[in-house]
Amino acid sequence: MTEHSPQTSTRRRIGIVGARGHVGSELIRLVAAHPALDLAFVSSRERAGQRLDAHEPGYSGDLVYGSLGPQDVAGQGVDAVVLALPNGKAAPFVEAIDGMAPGTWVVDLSADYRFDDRWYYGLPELTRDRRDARRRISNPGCYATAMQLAIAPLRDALDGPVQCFGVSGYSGAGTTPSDKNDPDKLRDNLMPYALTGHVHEREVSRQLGHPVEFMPHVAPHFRGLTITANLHLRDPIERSAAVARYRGFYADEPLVRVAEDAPWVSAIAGAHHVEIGGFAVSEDARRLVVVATIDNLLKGAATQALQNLNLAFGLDETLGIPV
Ligand SMILES: NC(=O)C1=CN([C@@H]2O[C@H](COP(=O)(O)OP(=O)(O)OC[C@H]3O[C@@H](n4cnc5c(N)ncnc54)[C@H](OP(=O)(O)O)[C@@H]3O)[C@@H](O)[C@H]2O)C=CC1
Ligand SMILES: CC(=O)N[C@@H](CCC(=O)OP(=O)(O)O)C(=O)O
Repeated sequence: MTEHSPQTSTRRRIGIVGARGHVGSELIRLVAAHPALDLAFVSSRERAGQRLDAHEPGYSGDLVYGSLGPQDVAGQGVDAVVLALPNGKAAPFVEAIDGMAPGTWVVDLSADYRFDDRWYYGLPELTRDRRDARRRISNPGCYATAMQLAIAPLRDALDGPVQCFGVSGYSGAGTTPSDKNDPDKLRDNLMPYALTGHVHEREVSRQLGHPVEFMPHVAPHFRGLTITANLHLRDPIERSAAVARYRGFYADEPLVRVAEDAPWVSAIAGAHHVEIGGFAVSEDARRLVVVATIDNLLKGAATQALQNLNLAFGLDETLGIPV
């Protein structure tokens, strides 16, 4: 892509709220290196007044973090606002933007609008065909992205609920101190939590229109998560047919890779794609186990937000994403 190509000739201005957080930080790096996007503002209460380049080596401009409230954010005149705030904090920002700048695109990283049909649910590989005039984009959860991509190719062949065992690095728990991001409590440990009713269980079940039972855990590593999905099938399937089905389903998807072997979570940190593999078949061939790994901060959050921004602006979906 050259500097003067039609795609990049109109530069778009992006503001990020929650810019100190794990996801905000990843998105800053991606936007800073993007050929058609400019960072217009970054907001963090804790870092207000500090230069962005002091915290983000990938950024070389003069931006300084601000502490912007909802009205300030809505008044910035940007093309898109990305909300990278903890769950439950988006509404005042969305209300201010709806009132003052309704034409501004909003990408919300939290779970706050994932069950709201006024918002487009942006998991491009599965939902890009459902895009329409809505300028409100709800970015899927990290585990929820991996689970949906691991199940979707066999969605129509399922018999009964799917069980998913998940293990995440502790960056998934954000920066607000809790047991789930406490290195002492996590040392040599695997911490189960929300073993029924996790928001991503509801999110995936709703999106796939099929019950999914999800059992999450958090582990001592920083980033990357793995899902082991147990799929009960109506009809027997051969391993080679299962692999072929997944390969066909994702043949044109640069951010989904299908492999024969079960992927390891240690290999996905820093990568922008989801890796799906394993394909173990039971003796009666009516149970298939697949494993999916994803970097929770990238394809599980920031990379997916960038796919959604690219689509919103009519750019190539993977522009600015190293694939
Ligand atoms: N971590 C992950 O793997 C994933 C996270 N997500 C979602 O993305 C969002 C961000 O996650 P993550 O980066 O991990 O979170 P962090 O806890 O790392 O960062 C949250 C950011 O929001 C700011 N913030 C917190 N409360 C408020 C508030 N009331 N008003 C304004 N700013 C506030 C924080 O503080 P300050 O203002 O001081 O900078 C910080 O900048 C969450 O909704 C999370 O669920 C989605 C997928 C994966
Ligand atoms: C390890 C850990 O705690 N992970 C987070 C998931 C992060 C994420 O995707 O969260 P949202 O759905 O809130 O956006 C959790 O289970 O809540």
